[in-house]
Amino acid sequence: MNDIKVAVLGGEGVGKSALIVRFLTKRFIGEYASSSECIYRKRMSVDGRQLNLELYDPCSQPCEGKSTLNEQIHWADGFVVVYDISDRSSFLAATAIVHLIRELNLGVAKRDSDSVVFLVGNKQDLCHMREVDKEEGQRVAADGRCQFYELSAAEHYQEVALMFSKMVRNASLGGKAKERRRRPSGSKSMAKLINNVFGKRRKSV
Ligand SMILES: Nc1nc2c(ncn2[C@@H]2O[C@H](COP(=O)(O)OP(=O)(O)OP(=O)(O)O)[C@@H](O)[C@H]2O)c(=O)[nH]1
Repeated sequence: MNDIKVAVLGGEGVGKSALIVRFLTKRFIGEYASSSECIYRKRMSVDGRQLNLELYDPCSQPCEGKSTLNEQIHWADGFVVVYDISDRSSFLAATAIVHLIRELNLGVAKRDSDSVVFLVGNKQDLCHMREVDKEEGQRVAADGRCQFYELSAAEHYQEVALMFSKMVRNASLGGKAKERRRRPSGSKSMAKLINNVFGKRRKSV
């Protein structure tokens, strides 16, 4: 399988775009403008194999042609489910998404599905405002058979890159051999990404 599709899911403002942009550009963009869901493409070499990575970044705002969570889950080979450690409601949302992924992927062999769902507690730099203990995240990850990470898109490039690289490797080994389904939305080029980064709309933190 040369095409790897990874969906980055989670509640509003948890840092999904920040994590993706950090991985793709090495930069932390504090305010990222995006008013529609999109797919970023990256060609990667993993264990000497060339892979085409597609990273899906949903949009939390209502927008035209918006795909449903079910469609996003059916589309992807791997999932990065993000919450903000300083926002308990985002943790509850992430927990519900993990459960839904598990429900919809019931038919997938356990060993294949174990390694392609990551639960990520983002904004670790805000630990002075922490509302979700690391142990709680670890517990939900263990229950949902996910790998667990706590990191900061703002401060940790290496950790973010390692996390995505590991996801791509696991998804490429998973052999899930899904029939290819309709994309949840249009794709976005690096040029569009750069445009979003520099033509940014102000968002409050
Ligand atoms: N302190 C801190 N802020 C972060 C971090 N990651 C993202 N943010 C901030 O959180 C806010 C939301 O980040 P986004 O990347 O837009 O989050 P999102 O999940 O893509 O947001 P929506 O698409 O609107 O749901 C922005 O103000 C970011 O600067 C982080 O690791 N630490």
